[in-house]
Amino acid sequence: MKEVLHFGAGNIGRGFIGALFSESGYHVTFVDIADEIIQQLNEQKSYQVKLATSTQESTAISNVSGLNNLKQADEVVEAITGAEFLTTAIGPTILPRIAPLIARGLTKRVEQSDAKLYIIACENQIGATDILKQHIVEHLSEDTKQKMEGKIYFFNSAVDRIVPIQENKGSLDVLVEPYYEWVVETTETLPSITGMKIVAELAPYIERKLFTVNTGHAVIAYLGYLAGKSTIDKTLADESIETQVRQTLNETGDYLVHQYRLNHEEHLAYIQKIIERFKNPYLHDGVTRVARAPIRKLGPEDRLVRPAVEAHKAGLAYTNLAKAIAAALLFNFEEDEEAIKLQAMIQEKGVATVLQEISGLEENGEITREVIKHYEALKN
Ligand SMILES: NC(=O)C1=CN([C@@H]2O[C@H](COP(=O)(O)OP(=O)(O)OC[C@H]3O[C@@H](n4cnc5c(N)ncnc54)[C@H](O)[C@@H]3O)[C@@H](O)[C@H]2O)C=CC1
Ligand SMILES: O=P(O)(O)OC[C@H]1O[C@](O)(CO)[C@@H](O)[C@@H]1O
Repeated sequence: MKEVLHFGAGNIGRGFIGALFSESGYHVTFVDIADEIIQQLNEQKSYQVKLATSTQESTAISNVSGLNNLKQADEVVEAITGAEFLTTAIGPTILPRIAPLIARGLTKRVEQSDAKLYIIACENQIGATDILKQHIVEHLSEDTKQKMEGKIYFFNSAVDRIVPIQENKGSLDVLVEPYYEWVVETTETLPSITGMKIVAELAPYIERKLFTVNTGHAVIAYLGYLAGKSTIDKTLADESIETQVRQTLNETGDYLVHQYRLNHEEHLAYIQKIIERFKNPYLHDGVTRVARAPIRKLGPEDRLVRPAVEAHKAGLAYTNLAKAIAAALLFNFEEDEEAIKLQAMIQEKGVATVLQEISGLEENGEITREVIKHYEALKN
């Protein structure tokens, strides 16, 4: 049986990418540091993916097992030598931590096999696989790098499926929204994987997704948090917030239409479809999950700052994006490490310096001034 090694047995790992490979006839070995999940995968060898609908249709996902990369590094290396795909869904900031082990696996693999291995990071981050590759390459000899030519491939991808934090502690089953899209950038001919869409140029896909799904979600989450709401659907029930989301997505939409020559009407229909997905009442998707890691989300290439910068450069409106950035700066959820760090930074240095440090925005630039205007208004 063909093998895929997937790093991150969490929501997207089990509920999306691992499930698609299993449905495509692969054995999926999940790699994770969460011992309980790994043990359960090895005992049960299957789990259910349930759709967030009124009837909760479910699919059994079988041919799965697990390895703990902290305790079973040698087994992970061995598994890399025999896999056809290596995928990740662990969070962009974790990629450097798994790179040394993947490098060990690749070093061994190219000595004993000419078979092709496709590596795809499935994270909410532009160029996530390129980032992973850079970290892996730091741990490779020149000889291994040469031997990888024509055998080891790295493809960027965009992943879109809302998988909330699961409310079934102790179970491997995963509740997911029915919709999904997985787009992989390559001109190679790949083995056929259910649900994997191949494109020659990913930029329009990942930017359209990141600056619509993730920007919209972030606006709801940060405004919802400030309004004391618990979930995304409950926040969107507030008409003023729904209006704010639409206005923000019109700004990112104007940039996307301008940049990628998208059809304006079709893009408006895409925005509408995304907003309907956010309203799913069966997901119970918490605002603090979607708002998580605000420093990452305020990064220069991420869902709020990049579209604002690009809109500014193109002479387009960005005031609603500036408001979303301001709301993110006010996310002071005490169970989120990055939120705590962000608040401490703001207290110590002030908003303008923080925006320069984490978002790459000029301290006295127009965008920063616009953000500060909204920040002061929201704070009061
Ligand atoms: N949940 C969602 O709806 C979506 C998430 N994404 C992206 O997918 C990625 C994963 O997100 P989720 O599945 O929601 O997160 P998650 O927290 O459910 O899963 C992450 C998994 O990675 C594991 N992990 C952490 N550090 C590790 C390490 N050093 N080695 C091995 N495993 C490690 C964790 O134990 C956890 O099981 C993120 O980049 C996220 O932005 C993308 C689209 C949708
Ligand atoms: O997973 P991240 O990057 O922390 O952000 C949460 C976002 O990602 C998703 O999990 C899926 O795209 C969305 O639910 C949300 O927009």
